[in-house]
Amino acid sequence: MITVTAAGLSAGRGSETVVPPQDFTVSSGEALVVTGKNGIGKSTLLRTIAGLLPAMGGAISVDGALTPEGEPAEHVSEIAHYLGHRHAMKASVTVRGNLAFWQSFLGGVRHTAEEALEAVDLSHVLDLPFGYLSAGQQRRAAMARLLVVERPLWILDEPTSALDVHAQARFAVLMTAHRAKGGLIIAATHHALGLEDARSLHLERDATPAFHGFTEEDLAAEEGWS
Ligand SMILES: Nc1ncnc2c1ncn2[C@@H]1O[C@H](COP(=O)(O)OP(=O)(O)OP(=O)(O)O)[C@@H](O)[C@H]1O
Repeated sequence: MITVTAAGLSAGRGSETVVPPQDFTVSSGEALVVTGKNGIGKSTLLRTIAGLLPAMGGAISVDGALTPEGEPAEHVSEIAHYLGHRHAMKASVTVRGNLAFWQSFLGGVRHTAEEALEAVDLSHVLDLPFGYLSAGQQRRAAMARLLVVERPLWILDEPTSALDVHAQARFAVLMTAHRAKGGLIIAATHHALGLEDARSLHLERDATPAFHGFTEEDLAAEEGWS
């Protein structure tokens, strides 16, 4: 059982604290959905969880996970995929070449680029430069990054932006399968992601943070998901 724990974790930019102290845990098979208005600090918090920004206070820790080298993981960054607003793929390099880079950079258990692109319904673009893809195709190719290397924690910042309804549903299936294998998901979103039984962390300005605020079901009702 892997558990990621935030204890009084606050996040910010430069010297300014944007997100006040947060406490939450996410364990194997669970998902945490971070919601809140534009500019409230969802991306800032996710980048801090991923280790891309220093915490302004408190700590984020991981228990029960192994690094790709088989050592006990001490940092979230050792066990996580981070999918941010930017795709982290080079425009002039083929999709296959980009995925090969991430396989060698991250290491660990790998799967073929062909299998990963099939899973996101994008097999036909494998040998095209990433920059030739449409916005939605680029997003799906970036999602294939989650599949070419196994990492237990997926940190996802608005993962379904630019995706059509079919691709959103397909990604929901991939997230469900990841959780069923014991994976963990922390996602920021303005839209329902199709995550069942997800817990919610709703960020608010100048207020006590409301863990278990909106649920995925509330978002689904707004969006017409069924
Ligand atoms: N690179 C940066 N440097 C300085 N400040 C930043 C940077 N990126 C974001 N901020 C500031 O941090 C605050 C939180 O931004 P953040 O992107 O985390 O919000 P968000 O909740 O993810 O917003 P959205 O829903 O619009 O994506 C904002 O006030 C923003 O101006």
